[in-house]
Amino acid sequence: MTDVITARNLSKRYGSVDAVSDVSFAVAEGEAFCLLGPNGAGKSTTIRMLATLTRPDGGSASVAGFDVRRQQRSVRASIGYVAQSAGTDDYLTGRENLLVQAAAQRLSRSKARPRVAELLDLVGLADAADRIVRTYSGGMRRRLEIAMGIVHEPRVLFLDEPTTGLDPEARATMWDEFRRMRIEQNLTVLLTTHYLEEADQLADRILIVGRGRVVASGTPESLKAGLAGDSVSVELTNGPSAEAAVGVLARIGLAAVTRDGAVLRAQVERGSRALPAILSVLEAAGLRVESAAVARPTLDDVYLHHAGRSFGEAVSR
Ligand SMILES: Nc1ncnc2c1ncn2[C@@H]1O[C@H](COP(=O)(O)OP(=O)(O)OP(=O)(O)O)[C@@H](O)[C@H]1O
Repeated sequence: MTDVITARNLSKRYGSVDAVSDVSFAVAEGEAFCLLGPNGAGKSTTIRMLATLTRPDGGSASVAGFDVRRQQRSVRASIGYVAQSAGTDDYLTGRENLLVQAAAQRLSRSKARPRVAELLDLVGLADAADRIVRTYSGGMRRRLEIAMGIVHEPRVLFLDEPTTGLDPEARATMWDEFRRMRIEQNLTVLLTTHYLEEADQLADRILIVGRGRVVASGTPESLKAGLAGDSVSVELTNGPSAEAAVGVLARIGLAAVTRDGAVLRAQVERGSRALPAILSVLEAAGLRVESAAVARPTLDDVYLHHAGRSFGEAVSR
């Protein structure tokens, strides 16, 4: 399979901040590839370098066979780029916004009308097509922005945090539209997100980034399978006692215990076997447990394992 996007040792520095350091990856034709990481991880900077909007300080990259430094115009003609806050005209209808975008992309009028109708259908906005955008919900706006990004039938679509700020229902609708769009438009997609669930749902492969560097990469399944055993979490009735609990658990051989407020988490070989022992040792130490759970590892555990802190901690940093 041909690679449509390649990045080799991409780097970008802002003052003393290494926004992106030595990031390398390749995305195959038709793949949905996700850059997953907390705020400030370097996701937007990476996508902006690939979209020719920011010049790399080091490394190289190509998109659709064109070099992002030397063939910017050809790269731009091959991509759709939907930024975190892409622009729609609030006082035009959805259809009019798309027609304006089609004109900007130099589509002839005879091609623009049917293409716009097709896109409105594709992103589930056919019924709202002739309402002004000011009356749209956040999710409808975002879907319109995505339709605007692909009006010229690009080979590659860059989506920077497509569902940030949307409520869970709108996010789920967006995921459905996204899947349909990929299949119908045969797109290669590079998306960024800080939602673990979104990466899990949408991506064929994931690159986990933190502080500008690659933390781990693989399919969602392989990343999770890379962590043997189960994830056990225990919530204590009061937060400060969690610190003491880490020491207590060390005594029964649980070394890599992490703490997030009153919640402790650990990777164990068999959750069902480890949990009773964990509960009894905590009880013996006078620490009261509010709730406990055993689960298969999630992408959060993958992040924790590789980055040494929980995704939640990193996002709210
Ligand atoms: N134009 C800029 N000038 C100075 N620093 C910048 C600039 N753009 C990004 N940075 C810094 O580079 C780092 C990476 O930022 P970037 O926006 O790429 O991260 P991100 O993973 O996309 O985060 P978010 O999810 O918040 O958008 C951050 O520390 C940020 O403050």
